[in-house]
Amino acid sequence: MSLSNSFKLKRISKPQNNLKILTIVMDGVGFTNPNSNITAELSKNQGILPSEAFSLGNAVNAAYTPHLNQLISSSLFRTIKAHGTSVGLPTDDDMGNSEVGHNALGAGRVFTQGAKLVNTAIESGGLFAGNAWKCTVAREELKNGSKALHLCGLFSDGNVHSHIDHLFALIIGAKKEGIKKVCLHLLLDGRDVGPLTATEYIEKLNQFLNKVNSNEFECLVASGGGRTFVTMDRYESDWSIVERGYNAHVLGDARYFTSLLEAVEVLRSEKNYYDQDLPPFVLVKDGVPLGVVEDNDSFIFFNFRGDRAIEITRALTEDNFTPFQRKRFPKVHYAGMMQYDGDLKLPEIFLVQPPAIDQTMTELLSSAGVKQFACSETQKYGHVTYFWNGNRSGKFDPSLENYIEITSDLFPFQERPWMKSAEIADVTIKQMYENSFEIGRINFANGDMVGHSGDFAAAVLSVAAVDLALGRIMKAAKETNTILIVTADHGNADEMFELDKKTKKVVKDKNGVAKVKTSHTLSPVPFAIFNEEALEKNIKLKDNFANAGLSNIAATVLELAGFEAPHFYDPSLISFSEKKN
Ligand SMILES: O=C(O)[C@H](O)COP(=O)(O)O
Ligand SMILES: [Mn+2]
Ligand SMILES: [Mn+2]
Repeated sequence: MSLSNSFKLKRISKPQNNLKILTIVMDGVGFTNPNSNITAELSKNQGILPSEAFSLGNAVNAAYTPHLNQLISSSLFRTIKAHGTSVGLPTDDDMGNSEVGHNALGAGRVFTQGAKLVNTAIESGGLFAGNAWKCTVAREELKNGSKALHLCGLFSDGNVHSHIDHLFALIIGAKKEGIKKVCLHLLLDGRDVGPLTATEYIEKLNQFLNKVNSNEFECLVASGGGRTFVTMDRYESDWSIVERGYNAHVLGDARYFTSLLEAVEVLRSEKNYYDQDLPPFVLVKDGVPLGVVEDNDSFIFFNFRGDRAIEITRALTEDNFTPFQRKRFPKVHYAGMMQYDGDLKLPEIFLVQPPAIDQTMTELLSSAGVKQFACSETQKYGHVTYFWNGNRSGKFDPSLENYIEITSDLFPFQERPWMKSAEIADVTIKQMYENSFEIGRINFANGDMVGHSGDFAAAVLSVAAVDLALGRIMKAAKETNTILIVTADHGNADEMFELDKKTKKVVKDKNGVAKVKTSHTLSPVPFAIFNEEALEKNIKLKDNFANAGLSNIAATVLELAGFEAPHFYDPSLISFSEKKN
């Protein structure tokens, strides 16, 4: 990708010998107020899994984490905000997520994010006035009923990848346009919302469809499946996920049902699955699929977030496509809710302009000739590259940016909660000893990926595995002149059960069983600086900075490395003073 060259980083102190700054993102490891009752109760139980700790559901506090505890007890520890408006989401009721978190970390300031941009485009009517809408929806073949419009995406109000209100707005817009047939291909969530909530959204949808459907306009559900098993793969972890979705949505090739509710209820009961894991299905009438995709149909993928939208977009638009065999490849008029990759221009046609994230830390460092390092396992690899660099998959200067991906397991992560934490630590420590970078960032996926499974015991192990890796990197930091910034992009493992908003007690069902939570949390995240002794100056955390968030980290990294932080970045979290001899 090209450098915009509009701003030049300035070094204000000469580079210290082999000084390195490494940011460690413990994905999904939120940190609740140590003075809250929950944590106080749990702290009595550190290192064990008594029923009380279990019943409170905080896998971060219940895990044995001596290294994280060491950081927490330092004067260079605080918590920072990672959710809601502090990361560009519509309201403070929106939990944080990897996209907005890593965007803020990499860009040093907050951009209004997809969720809000789509809301605005719908409210202003801009979405329905643009060229993308015209060439995808306002088409004669759709108006005369010879072709159909397909809407595919994540079916919930999680507001991480999509929102059901956006889907409803598109359907109403299509009806107003005078088109005749809309087919829905719905990916059940249970990951950004409660694990068994699909039926609530189905009820909402049915009420909505009862109102909008008429003799002139038909909107129906054609296919679907659980989002982790169907369509929404990311970073090319497992193309078979996308293939299953393609076969169901496009070809009508998956198990048949006669209604969405029947599909969900039967599939749930057969495997005891949460919604996110349900197999693909196709809805039929008299044994015939209701909405296969044909040449010249229109197809909108209505997720605004890109990571899990890119592969299905490629499958539906790429002529020379090799990841799996498409038995039939209809030529459709395709649009994304947004453009998902600014470097690849994917897709070419999109309904809402994505946030214009520019002058990221990587770009500024590359134009200043600084060597950088990024590493994670497949599941989060794009987080420290694509999201970090403002939703761009390329590099600014390949000779300066060393990106290493460790291939993730394909097992359910709750069965391997250590994931690739040891391998990420191995690679990172090697780079530290080789002084191969000046500024680096890595991501440990465990707290998040295992947190999403809803398995408390596995989540406790996942956080302990991250702590083990952290301890090894802390030791290497001491020996390699590396300063660590340890943080997280949002919470997840810190609340494995649903908590009552007022009492903060675990919500239980009528049998006294705690209600599992698979989604992210609203918790703040840890922020710690380790090995500040490597610096020639003293540092301390700024006082009176209650509202600090993830976007304040980039300026902190740059200042630690001896640069003047750009005036347009959010301020750093630290102040410097001379060392006394
Ligand atoms: O895509 C996912 O796995 C979840 O919707 C959000 O998790 P992430 O923001 O941590 O990737
Ligand atoms: Mn994350
Ligand atoms: Mn997550």
